Amino acid sequence: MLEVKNLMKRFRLDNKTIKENKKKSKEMLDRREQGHWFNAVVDVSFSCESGEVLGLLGPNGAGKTTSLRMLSTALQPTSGQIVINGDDVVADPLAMRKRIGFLSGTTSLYHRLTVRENVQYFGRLHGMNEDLLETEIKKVFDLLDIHSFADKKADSLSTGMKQRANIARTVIHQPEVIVLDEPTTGLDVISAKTILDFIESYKGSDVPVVFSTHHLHEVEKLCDRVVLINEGTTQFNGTLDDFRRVSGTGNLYDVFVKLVDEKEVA
Ligand SMILES: Nc1ncnc2c1ncn2[C@@H]1O[C@H](COP(=O)(O)OP(=O)(O)OP(=O)(O)O)[C@@H](O)[C@H]1O
Repeated sequence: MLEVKNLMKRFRLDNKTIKENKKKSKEMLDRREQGHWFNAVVDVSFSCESGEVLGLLGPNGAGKTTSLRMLSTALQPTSGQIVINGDDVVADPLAMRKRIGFLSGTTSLYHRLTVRENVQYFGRLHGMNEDLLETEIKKVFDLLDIHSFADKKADSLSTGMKQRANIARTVIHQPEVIVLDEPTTGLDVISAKTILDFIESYKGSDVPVVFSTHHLHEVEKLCDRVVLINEGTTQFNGTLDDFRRVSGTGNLYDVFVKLVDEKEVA
C-alpha cells in the first residue's frame, strides 16, 4: 500500500524570476508564489491500496510531476510523508528507491544497446539473478508486446516502441509500487492501448499503480481511484464512482471542469 500525507514542495525562485515577479500585480502572480519561494506542491494527500490503479489528474502546472518525483525519491519533499507497505520513503530514500518503479518524462534507454540488453542491464543493476531476470523479461515483454523488436537497437525504435521499452526497464525489478508520469503522452492509439492494458494487468495484484494523465478516457477505463490536484493541493481524492458523482452528468470532462473552476473562483 502507498500512503501520501500532506506532501509539500517549495522551490527557491531564481533571481530573474524574483525580479520579474516584483513588476507584476498581485492578480498576475500564481497564488503559490511567495517572495523568493514557489510552493509547487502545497498539500497533497492520498492513498492507493495494493492492486488498485490511481489516476492523478490536474491542469498544467498543478503539481503532478513534482508530486510523482517526490514519490519516487527523485525529489526530497519540503515536508510530508510517503509510506510504502509501512516503510517511510523520505526517511530512507536510497533503500526505498529500489522498491519503486518510476517512469518519468526523461526515462530513457542506452541507444546503442538493444531493448533486451537495456532491460537486462537495469535488472542486473537491481541485483536480479539471471534466471529470475529471464523469467521477468519474458513476462514483461509479453505484456508490453515487445518480442518483435526486443533485439533491435534502442535508437532505431519508434516513439511507441521506446516508451514500451522504457516501461519494461522501469518494472523489470518487480517493484512494490509503480509510478508512471504521463505514460501515454504523444503515443498512437495502439501503443497507448498496449500500455493501458499493461497497467490494467496489475489490477488485483499486490502492486499499487499511480499514473498521471490528461486523458480522461484512460481514467474512465482503468482507475479505481482518482486524485485531482489543482494549484498544488488535492482537490479531489476518492473512487472513480465518487468522482463521477461530482457533476450531475457523471461525465468526467464536466467533473474536471467543475472542480478546476471552483478553485479558480475560490
Ligand atoms: N525546479 C523548479 N523551480 C521552480 N518552479 C518549479 C520547479 N519545478 C517545477 N516548478 C513549477 O511547479 C509547478 C508544478 O509543476 P509540475 O511539473 O509538477 O506540474 P504538472 O502538474 O506536472 O504540469 P503538466 O501537466 O504541465 O506536466 C509549475 O508551475 C512549475 O513551473
